[in-house]
Amino acid sequence: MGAKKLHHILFVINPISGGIDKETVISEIETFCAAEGILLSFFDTTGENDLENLKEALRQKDYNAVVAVGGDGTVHLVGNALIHSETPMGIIPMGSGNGLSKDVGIPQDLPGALGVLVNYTIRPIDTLAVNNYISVHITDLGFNALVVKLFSEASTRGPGTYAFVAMQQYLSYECREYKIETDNGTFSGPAFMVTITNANAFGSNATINPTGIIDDGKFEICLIEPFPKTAALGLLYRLYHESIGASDYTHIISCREATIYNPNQEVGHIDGEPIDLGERVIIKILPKSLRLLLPKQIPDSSEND
Ligand SMILES: Nc1ncnc2c1ncn2[C@@H]1O[C@H](COP(=O)(O)OP(=O)(O)OP(=O)(O)O)[C@@H](O)[C@H]1O
Repeated sequence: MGAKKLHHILFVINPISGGIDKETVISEIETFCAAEGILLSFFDTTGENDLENLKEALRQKDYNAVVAVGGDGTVHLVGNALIHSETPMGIIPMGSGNGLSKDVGIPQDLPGALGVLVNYTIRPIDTLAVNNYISVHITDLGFNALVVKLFSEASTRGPGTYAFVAMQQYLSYECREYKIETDNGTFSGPAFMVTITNANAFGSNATINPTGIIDDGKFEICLIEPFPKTAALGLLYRLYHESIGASDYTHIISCREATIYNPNQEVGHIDGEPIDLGERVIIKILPKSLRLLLPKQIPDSSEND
């Protein structure tokens, strides 16, 4: 049986994401929707009060789907607006990294991503409550979060800038102390980075959580412990060959809830947005709390409308 038609879609456009001009993208979306007989509306992000404004727009009108046209920050915004609702989220990847869309198999090209809107399956995924925030993909404390923060303040974007900032910080980075309590184990000691996710990989394709399943009711805390400089290349190799879990310097805890004590108030990020998470970070899984529009051929436990 075919998927039920999405009659009216709201496209949330981030005009600056990925450094991509959205004019052509918008006109391709318009052409596609006209050809498919889909009514469309747009919501442009401004970078100010976007979540409140988007929630208000969703209160004003019912849409069959809301599609994030941007990077992970835009996906985070739309995901937060739709959490626990019946309305599914689509993604047209237009950021620098596009982590969640890659993790769930959404085509990275515009025609492919648009095609999902007419040939879809709906898969409810787990998300995470992190203190007062919702994380739809990856939250970090430590080295990577520091790089994300400095990258967000840099005057240029793109993978080159990210790599440059990472290399600069790596040479002087001092691991911080953490204490972690979960329903499935504890950890205490220094760590280079602490990644909290139920997905698999960063937008850079570095697989930090190779065995994570996005809808199994659990999330993972992936720790990279202090390592000698001579081990750095090996760790990098493992990140890009889905074998980080086998490293002597990693520790992965799979759990449903956790408290991370972060006495140095090391910087964090949620879905690529730098954030101060304070000295105590409380994390809980929110099972099947966000419905995603995915390409129909992916075999999973999904449902068709
Ligand atoms: N009109 C705007 N002007 C300036 N900043 C904006 C505007 N709209 C959204 N933003 C900011 O854009 C950021 C989100 O960008 P997004 O993550 O989608 O793209 P990206 O950073 O290029 O991609 P990725 O996260 O995949 O690397 C948020 O910090 C948000 O506040």
